[in-house]
Amino acid sequence: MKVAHYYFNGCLLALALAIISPWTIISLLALWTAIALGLVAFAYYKNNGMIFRKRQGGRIPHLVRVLFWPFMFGVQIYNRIVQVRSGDPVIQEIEPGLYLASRLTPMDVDVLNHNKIRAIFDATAEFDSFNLSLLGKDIEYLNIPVLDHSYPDFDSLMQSIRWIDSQRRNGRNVVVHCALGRGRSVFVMAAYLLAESPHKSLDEVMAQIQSIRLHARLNQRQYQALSEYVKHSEFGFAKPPAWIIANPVSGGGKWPENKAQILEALAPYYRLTIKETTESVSAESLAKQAKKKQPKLIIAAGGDGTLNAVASQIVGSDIQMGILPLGTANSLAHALWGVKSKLVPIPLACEVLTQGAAVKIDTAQCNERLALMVVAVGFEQQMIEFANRDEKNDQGQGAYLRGFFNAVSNNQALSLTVKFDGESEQTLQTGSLVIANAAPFSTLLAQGKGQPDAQDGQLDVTWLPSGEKVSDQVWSLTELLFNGLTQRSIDDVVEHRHVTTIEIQGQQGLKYAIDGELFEDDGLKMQVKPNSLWVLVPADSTLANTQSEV
Ligand SMILES: Nc1ncnc2c1ncn2[C@@H]1O[C@H](COP(=O)(O)OP(=O)(O)OP(=O)(O)O)[C@@H](O)[C@H]1O
Repeated sequence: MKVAHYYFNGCLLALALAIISPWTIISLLALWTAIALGLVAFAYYKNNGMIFRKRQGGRIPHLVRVLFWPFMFGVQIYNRIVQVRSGDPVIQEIEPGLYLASRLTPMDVDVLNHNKIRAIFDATAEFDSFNLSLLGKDIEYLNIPVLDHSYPDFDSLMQSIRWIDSQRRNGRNVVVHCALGRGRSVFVMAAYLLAESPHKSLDEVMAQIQSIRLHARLNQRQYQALSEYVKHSEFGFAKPPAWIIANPVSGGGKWPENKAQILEALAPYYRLTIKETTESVSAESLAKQAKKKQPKLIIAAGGDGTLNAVASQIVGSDIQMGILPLGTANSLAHALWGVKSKLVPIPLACEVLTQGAAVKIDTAQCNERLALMVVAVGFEQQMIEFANRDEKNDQGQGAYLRGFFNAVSNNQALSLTVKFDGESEQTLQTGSLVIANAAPFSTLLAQGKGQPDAQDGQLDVTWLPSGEKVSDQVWSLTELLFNGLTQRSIDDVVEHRHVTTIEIQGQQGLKYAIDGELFEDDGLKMQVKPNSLWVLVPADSTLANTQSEV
């Protein structure tokens, strides 16, 4: 509005001059100027850059150019003086393949070609573009006419940043320019960088731009407008759809407690569909529903039981599984992401979901059910049986710890008929047998050869030969602790095998646990499914060597 006043005052002055001048030629020139400035004042008042009728090819019609000549002449002189005094180069690279520039002329063709710039975004309303054919045929151009000191409306801005994004996705280097490369183009550039990295603040992207283009800045109105635009739910590039399937009772109610924080972190990146399990609506059925919509990502929010249920529906597909570790133990996140998942589970999960890497891991099939981590017979199963929902709500992970000590002190021996791969059957007397695809070091009973590798195409079978005394078991557990912590094996009491299939029969049926959920059958048959599930892991994780970006 301030600018509209300046131009309006200029219009009045020119009009006064036209009236009082004794020379006709001066009067006519002043009247011409007054009309041009009056129209420009009106354009600023309406914030409408279309007044110059700039066409999509970047040319302004001849008649319009004649009408506005006094204004355009004045602006060109002003810009020339400012540019020479500032010493800013015409074109500067803000990030690889993305440039900010002042008005481009035929003199810049060499620099454009040298930098392989094949897409030009023009934010000016008042200038013609130079003859683009000088750059050859393969050149893309978009003009969003914005008045100097002003900013585009929200829809035009979205069109601008999506155009820039699609040019870059098609491998084109892009230059964004206005008259001086200081205001309007900076506005569009900052919006683009914010859409590209939604975790950054406006001040951060401005600092990034200003570290290269010293005189780049947004005036107060531009700054406020962009700050508001960024909060708009439609701001950004087309977001991929993602589902969250959340168990509201996992971990004693961590989902309802942290839901707002999680959604705030994820909403800038995904179009989220959120479903919560109930006693009668399982995570499996919700994941089945989600799978039909073919989202890029399904996020399982809950304990390992919920993760398993979601994975069971998408295993073998291209859908990626995201993990929000909101359960009591959260062993899968611990196994795949490391101990940091225990310290800051929710911030880390949000980081992985937005900036992590997708990797394929092995899974296993156990009696037609999916096993992501561990199938356990003996101590581990008894521990899980002890740690029921009420115990977990009361004591959190303490419930598992108490269950574990109960199981070890009971020291109940099992007689199991076991068949490893295609070998003949053998009978094992054991207090604990664990078949692990993946497990953190804290799943002690799975550490026969250190931490199992979720990408090796094999299952780690670890069992403790039954001892008469509890102290025998304590010795075995110490050995496992050593293996888990050092990633070595002292091969003393504990037995270990790498297999791809295993069959087990109990004497009177078999109680077992899959990923923390209890089952009972006559026996079990388990087979590894190599590389069968996409999961998101931290971008710097060792699992992410063969990564594809989120
Ligand atoms: N709304 C609900 N009310 C009660 N139980 C539910 C509900 N939704 C899911 N469940 C049950 O929760 C169990 C899965 O819990 P999950 O493993 O996700 O969490 P957890 O037990 O707290 O964590 P952990 O496995 O780490 O101990 C399933 O047995 C499922 O039937």
